Amino acid sequence: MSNHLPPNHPPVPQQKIGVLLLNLGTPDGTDYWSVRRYLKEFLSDPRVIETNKFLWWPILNLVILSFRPQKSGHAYAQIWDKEKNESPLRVITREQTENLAQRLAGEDIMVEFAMRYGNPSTQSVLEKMQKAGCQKILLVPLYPQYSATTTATANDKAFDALKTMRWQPAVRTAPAYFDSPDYIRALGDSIREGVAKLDFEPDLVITSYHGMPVEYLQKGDPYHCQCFKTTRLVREYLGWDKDRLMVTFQSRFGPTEWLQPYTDKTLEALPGRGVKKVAILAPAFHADCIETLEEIAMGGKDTFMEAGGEKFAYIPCLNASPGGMDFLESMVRRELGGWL
Ligand SMILES: C=CC1=C(C)c2cc3[nH]c(cc4nc(cc5[nH]c(cc1n2)c(C)c5CCC(=O)O)C(CCC(=O)O)=C4C)c(C)c3C=C
Ligand SMILES: [Fe+2]
Ligand SMILES: [Fe+2]
Repeated sequence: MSNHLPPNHPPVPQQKIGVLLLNLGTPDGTDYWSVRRYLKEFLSDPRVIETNKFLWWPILNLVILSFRPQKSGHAYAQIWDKEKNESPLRVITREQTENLAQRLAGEDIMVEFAMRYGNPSTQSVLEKMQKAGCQKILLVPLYPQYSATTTATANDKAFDALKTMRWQPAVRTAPAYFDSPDYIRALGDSIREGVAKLDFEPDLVITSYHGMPVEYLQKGDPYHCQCFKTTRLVREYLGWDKDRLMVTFQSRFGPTEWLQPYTDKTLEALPGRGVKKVAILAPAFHADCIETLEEIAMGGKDTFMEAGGEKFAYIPCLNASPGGMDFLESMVRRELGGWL
């Protein structure tokens, strides 16, 4: 194309396909201002907090942002990757991106990641990809179960960026993969291997999903049903009895009712019912983060042991494990069908 360009013609990059992995986001540091900046952006998103904005503004700015950044900053400090000086969520999302890029090398595909809140921002990465010649981009929200609070807002943010572009790439969005057989296989294998590595036989394995207000389910968010379906399919894949795998919901925020049963209340009650050895995993997360490493692996363990539990183990998310990456590669190749 370039040998026909008239003088002063802007450069035209070589055409490529782009794959953009989208995750939630995380603070840049554990200090008050870094966490505050992140929480402010996150909790100002009307897809996440549906409370009337005039009521929510003083609650967020005068109450939550005065206290929560310090509390959350302390929690982030306990799980921070000190070597890379970065939050685990970003370290792992980058590893997934680099691993996927290697797997797709030779196909002229640019693989990047971006965050809905914080850095690298969705706008900046999409601009970089567009300038590099990506005229077809697959958006991959890294949430197995669809929710308006995660998947939809990640896509919204990407569409906001596209609105600002003169030469807008064609985009596709990858669907949620809660019931995809290759995802169920990767998750089931990670549970089987995670349990086999333990020095005890768990009485119960808990699949603890991130919670959300019950009101969002009542308004039509399919997340609740998709969580239950993931657990049912994985139990069928493993060939386990119904009472060996349980669903709970974690990370409750604010005073309203959230999806139940709550993970913390369940962990508190189980030893009293004779369930003293548990393994737990968090299938709503494709990468480990504060909600899994601090809230469940640390806080959940304390809750369970203090209530009389004897053995507790946390099984990590798929992260950049070979099984997790095999799934991600096959899903991306499938969603790129017709473009490659
Ligand atoms: C306030 C309401 C929240 C809803 C609804 C919600 C849904 C939701 N979130 C995830 C995944 C993640 N959440 C993470 C952190 C996090 N979540 C909330 C609140 C809601 N989430 C807060 C306030 C925070 C910040 C941490 C804190 O202060 O406690 C993260 C981890 C980010 C990290 O930096 O490690 C993820 C991932 C899902 C899947 C979900 C949907 C149902
Ligand atoms: Fe969350
Ligand atoms: Fe449901």
